[in-house]
Amino acid sequence: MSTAEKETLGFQTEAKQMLQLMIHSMYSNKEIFLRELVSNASDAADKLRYEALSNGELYEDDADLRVRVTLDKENNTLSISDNGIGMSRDEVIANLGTIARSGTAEFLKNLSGDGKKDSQLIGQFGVGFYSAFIVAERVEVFTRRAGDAPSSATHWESSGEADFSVEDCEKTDRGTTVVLHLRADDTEFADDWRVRSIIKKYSDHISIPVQMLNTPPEPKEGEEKEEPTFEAVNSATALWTRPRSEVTDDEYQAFYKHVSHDFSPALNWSHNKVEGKLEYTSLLYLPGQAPMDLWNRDAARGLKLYVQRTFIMDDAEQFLPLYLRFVKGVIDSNDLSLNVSREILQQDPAVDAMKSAVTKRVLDMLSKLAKNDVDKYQQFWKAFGQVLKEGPAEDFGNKEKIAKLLRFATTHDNKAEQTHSLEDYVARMKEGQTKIYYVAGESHKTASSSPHLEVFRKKGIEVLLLSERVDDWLMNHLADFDGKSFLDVGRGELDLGDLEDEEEKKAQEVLAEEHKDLVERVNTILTEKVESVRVTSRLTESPACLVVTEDDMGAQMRRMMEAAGQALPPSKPIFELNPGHPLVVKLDQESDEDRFADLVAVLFDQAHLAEGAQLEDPASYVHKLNKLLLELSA
Ligand SMILES: Nc1ncnc2c1ncn2[C@@H]1O[C@H](COP(=O)(O)OP(=O)(O)OP(=O)(O)O)[C@@H](O)[C@H]1O
Repeated sequence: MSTAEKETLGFQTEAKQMLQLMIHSMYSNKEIFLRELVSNASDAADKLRYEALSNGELYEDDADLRVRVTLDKENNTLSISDNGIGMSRDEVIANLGTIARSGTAEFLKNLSGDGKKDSQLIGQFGVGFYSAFIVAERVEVFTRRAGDAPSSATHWESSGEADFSVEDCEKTDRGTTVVLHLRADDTEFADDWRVRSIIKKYSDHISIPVQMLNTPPEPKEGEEKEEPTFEAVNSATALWTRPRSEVTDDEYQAFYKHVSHDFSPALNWSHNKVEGKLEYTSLLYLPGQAPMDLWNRDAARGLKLYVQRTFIMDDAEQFLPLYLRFVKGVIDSNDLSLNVSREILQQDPAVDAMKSAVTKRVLDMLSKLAKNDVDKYQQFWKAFGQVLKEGPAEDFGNKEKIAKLLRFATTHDNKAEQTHSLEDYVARMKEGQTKIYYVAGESHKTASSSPHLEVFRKKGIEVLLLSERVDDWLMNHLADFDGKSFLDVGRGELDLGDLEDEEEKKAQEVLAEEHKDLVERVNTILTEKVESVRVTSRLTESPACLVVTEDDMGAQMRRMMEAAGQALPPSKPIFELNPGHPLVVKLDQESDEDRFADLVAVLFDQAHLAEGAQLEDPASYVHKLNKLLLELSA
């Protein structure tokens, strides 16, 4: 088949779903289609400028890049034309027939069918080209790739249902024109005043002119009528090159939407021009919500890189550490070469210097937000806290700074929300307390009901409640804060330092001595399964608990590694008994060795259950427990 023939192709399933969704959930915010299409046109101009660095002929004697919006009230159309890079026929099919973004299927699964909620979600995903169908019943695209012959342009057309058509066409000027045939309800978008105000609102920051035809004054008598000419509607200076004091919050937010494709507003931003040894401008944004693909390590991240205002690449990840991958924005360098590639970026020491400066800026921005706007910071923490927790392991140099930004759930209020800073914790420490205590569990519920907390509750000592997978990892790398080391209360000997007085220590020794025989008997039964057995003062309500030995990895870390398919040698815990508990007293008095063994096995299994662990042999536990219950009632 010759490509000149018209072909009709079906949209990829995901694209079809996205189109339907767009049409049915964006009715309350229709005007954003213009922002999306102007944004694409401006990206196309950026790409041309970049490719033309190595091939000036691509300009075809037309180097004044611009976007033109024209209206035709009679035919009810709105057209957006750019003289950017354009698309070949294959590119048209790939770009305007499918959605190649990672996480698309995942995204579509999350939809509820409730228009309002779904429109929020689409916003998070990025609406893009298909938003044209919010206001258009039919869309045509005429496009020619820069450098291709005028005869090999492409005409794409669709009514946004199941399919689209493509055919070859003639196009003298390079670039893309998108023609929207407006729906009967949406004729307002053929109105000059309305469209101008939308461009001002959303696209003022676009760095190339967005032009519309002006209306020449009525000719005086005897004068000829002037022809309308194109004039810029936006201010057409790259926003980040303007002084901070001259950019309004609305303009910053509009630009954020352009760089991030996020629908909801940014939480905060930091805009800096750096002069001196290195010269660059950075504009960094904190998003208000996590993107769909935050946990996909291959997902796009990084900043938009410009060199002397020429667009170089999207997603330049070399300027940010991984734990700040949520940051969006722009970096414009005066020092890098226009020919810079990803490979060169990886080796350039100037890039490292910029990376550490940008990292510092982001951490400062977060500190300020935490101090000045607790609610917003909490919103940030909810969305990105788990990512920031990777920081101390990745960026040792900024460990202190990151530690101050962390938020935890604690026994102070037992709430699951992570709202307490380490500084808060330290301020509330008891006299004589030198450690920061924490307990880790599979969930907040398991952590907060851990038997290890009993003595701490009794003494009124606060403990951090950790329940996220990354927490063990975090604690291993944090080591200390403000000169106080972290201590896992489920590991090793109970160490209360000066929080325990001499009398208590003595009483503890006496107890150990008194229960030597019991400990020995229990040890004989569990010898294969435990490292050791001992009596403890850390329990007040539970009869027994498990403790990880000093050099073993935590239970959470173990579960994480096992989930990742790592084979680990079995770990043997220490089994601790509460000598004051009636069950343990009873155990001590038990002379029937079989029943003694059953009771020990039940206590041992219960200690596992209290940690949220799975039993190796649940049936045996149930069997033994039932037997004991029957004996009790006999
Ligand atoms: N005016 C244009 N000129 C050249 N290529 C374009 C133009 N408009 C769209 N494209 C191409 O089509 C692709 C898809 O556009 P679309 O707007 O749907 O997604 P996007 O811009 O990649 O991301 P987002 O959905 O977040 O806006 C673009 O990546 C680009 O390659």
